[in-house]
Amino acid sequence: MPHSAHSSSPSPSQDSQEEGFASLPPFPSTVPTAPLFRISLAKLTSQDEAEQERCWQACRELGFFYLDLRGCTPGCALLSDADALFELMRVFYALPVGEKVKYDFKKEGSYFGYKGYGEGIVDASGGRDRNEFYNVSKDDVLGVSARLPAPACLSGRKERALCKAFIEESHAVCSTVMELLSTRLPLREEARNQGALGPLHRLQAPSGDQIRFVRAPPQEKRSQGVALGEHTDFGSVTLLFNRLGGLQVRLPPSMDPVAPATDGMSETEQTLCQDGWCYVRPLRGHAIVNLGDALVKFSNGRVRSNIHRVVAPPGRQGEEERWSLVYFCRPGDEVVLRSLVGDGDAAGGEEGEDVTAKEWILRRALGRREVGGWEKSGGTEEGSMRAGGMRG
Ligand SMILES: O=C(O)CCC(=O)C(=O)O
Ligand SMILES: [Fe+2]
Repeated sequence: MPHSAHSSSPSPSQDSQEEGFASLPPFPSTVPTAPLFRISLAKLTSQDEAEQERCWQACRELGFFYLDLRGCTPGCALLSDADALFELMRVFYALPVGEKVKYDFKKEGSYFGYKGYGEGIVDASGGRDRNEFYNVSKDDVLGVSARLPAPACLSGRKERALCKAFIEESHAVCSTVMELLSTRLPLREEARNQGALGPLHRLQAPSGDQIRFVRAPPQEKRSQGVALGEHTDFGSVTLLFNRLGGLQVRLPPSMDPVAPATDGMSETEQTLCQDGWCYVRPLRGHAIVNLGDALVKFSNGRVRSNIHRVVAPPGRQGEEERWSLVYFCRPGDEVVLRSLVGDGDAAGGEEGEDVTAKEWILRRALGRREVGGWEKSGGTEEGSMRAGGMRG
């Protein structure tokens, strides 16, 4: 059954509780969008079997879905802390660049802290990104590692408590998804006896888990393009909070986008929607969840880590500054990225390569910040398009 037949494709008239964010122009009805399943966290945590099945299907077929966080206490707490972090991120980004660059730790070999505008490489020809990042380390906030230098606006007790709550709530949601995957994957007995995916992602174990604040200023109309280059995420589960469009996924050939309700796509948007690319419509009350390369490795290609990128938001949204908030859940630093299922180690990684999560993340994250680093920082992008995540 095609993916889109299952998902109630979000359209503007469907639910005023879900469409649009205060004071921002609406997401336009003129562009093709991704047919993402909407999965309810409340149903998942109450072990609703039909919901679990849909979530498993979404993980295999596209590796992207909406997670409705409404209707349960942990989900509502996460939504409210995400809102508070949007406010905090504004305070941080208002700092002068000279202050923000003090927290760029690339030279120390760390991917936490600040990445300035244009400091990342978005394609093989060395094109520059069009956004700023700030990465907050889970280990720093939870006291698992030493504290990194941070600006005063992020260092107060209240702000750190907010980050801590957001990390714990996000990690719990990611764990719910991984518990489901643990029950569905044909794991080797040894892996199952050791507790499956959960113990590889312990909150208290040193890891590359992080919060990311993203800011992308409006782009020049004439040169609107890619703000964050196409990539797969290199961790296990990513939670994304988007208010403006701009996130795009590249659908596998077997999947069709939801067609626009009305005409009027700009030329730039048409160009940005070639080759299977389409937009992800942000929905209020929902996070966008996607799976990363580590889960492709653990599952030997049975779930999908799909290519995505960020371009200028469509329609009138392109005139606004784009903010987004991300939580990356990653395996513990010492975890070796290899298949946990019964059929060897063939897909989703270079054969014979025993790499730990920490080595893999450093290679990928810092590679994207060097000229000429694009190819060597590659993940499972090729594989994810090729295998289609459909290996049974
Ligand atoms: O900003 C977004 O919507 C997506 C960001 C993203 O894909 C990433 O930071 O890995
Ligand atoms: Fe990403």
